[in-house]
Amino acid sequence: MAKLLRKPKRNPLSKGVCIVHDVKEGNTPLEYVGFSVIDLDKGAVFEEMLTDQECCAVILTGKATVTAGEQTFESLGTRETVFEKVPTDSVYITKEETYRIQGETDTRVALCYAPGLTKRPNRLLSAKDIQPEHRGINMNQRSVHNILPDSLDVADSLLVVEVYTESGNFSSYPPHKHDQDNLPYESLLEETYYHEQDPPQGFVFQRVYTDDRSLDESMAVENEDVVLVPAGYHPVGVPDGYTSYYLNVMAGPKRIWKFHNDPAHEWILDREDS
Ligand SMILES: O=C[C@H](O)[C@@H](O)[C@H](O)CC(=O)O
Repeated sequence: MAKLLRKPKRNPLSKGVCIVHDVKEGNTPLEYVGFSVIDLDKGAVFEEMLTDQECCAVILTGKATVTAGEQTFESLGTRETVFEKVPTDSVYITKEETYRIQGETDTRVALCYAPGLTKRPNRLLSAKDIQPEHRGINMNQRSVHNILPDSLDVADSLLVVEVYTESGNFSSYPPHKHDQDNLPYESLLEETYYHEQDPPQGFVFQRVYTDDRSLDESMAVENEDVVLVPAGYHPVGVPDGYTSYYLNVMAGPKRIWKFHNDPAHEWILDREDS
C-alpha cells in the first residue's frame, strides 16, 4: 500500500469511543500536522489535555457538546452525513488546554492538530459564519467551506478547510503545491486529506508528486481513507457517478496559504468556461 495512504480502523479507546484515524508523532512523516478521527456513541465522552499543540475539533456528523477550559459549546453539528453539503460547527482549542467532547447523538469528530505557540482564546467556529465558496470552471469545479482560513486570526498554525468535488471533476487542480518556505511566492504547509465518497463504495484518484519525482505516489483513495501530503503537488480526480468530500488540515512554519501551480498544467486556467 502507498506509504502516504492510511486506512480507517476502529480501535476502541474507552466506553463508546473509537479511534478511526490517529496520525501523530511516531507514525507519520509530517512534522507540523496531526490528525485524528473519533466516533462517539450518544452520551460517550472523549477528553484530552493539550500540551504544545492547538486543536480544531470539527463535528463531521451528528451533534456534540464541546467544553474547552471554562467554555461550553452546546449542541454543535449540523448534519447527519457530510453529503448534506452544509457547513458544520467546529471549535478552536488553544494549547495547554483540557477539552471534552460529549456525543449528544452518535457523532464523528475530526481532531486537527498543529503547533500551538501562544495561549489564545478558545473559540466556536460556527457553521452560520461559513459561506460556501465555488471554485473552478469546466471539469475543475468544487465547493469549499473555509473552516479555519488564514484570513481568520484565531490560530497560531492551523488551517482547516473542507471540499466537495462532484462527479467527473478534479480538485486541488491544476496541481498545486505549498512545500517551500519562500514567501511571497510560496508557503510551506504540510497537509492531510480525510476523504469520504458518495456513494460509499466509491474511490477517487489522488497523486502526490514533486517536481523531481523523488516523491510520486498515485493512489485509489476509498471512503474514510486519509492521505498524507508531506510535500508536492496533490491533485484529486473523481470518477463519473460519485461525489468526493475531503477535509484538509494544513500547517507549517507560517500560517499563510500560498500555493504554487505546476507550470506544466497551469495553462488550463487560461481557458474559457465551456
Ligand atoms: O491546498 C489546499 C488543498 O489542496 C485543497 O483545499 C484545495 O485547495 C482544494 C481546491 O482548491 O480544489
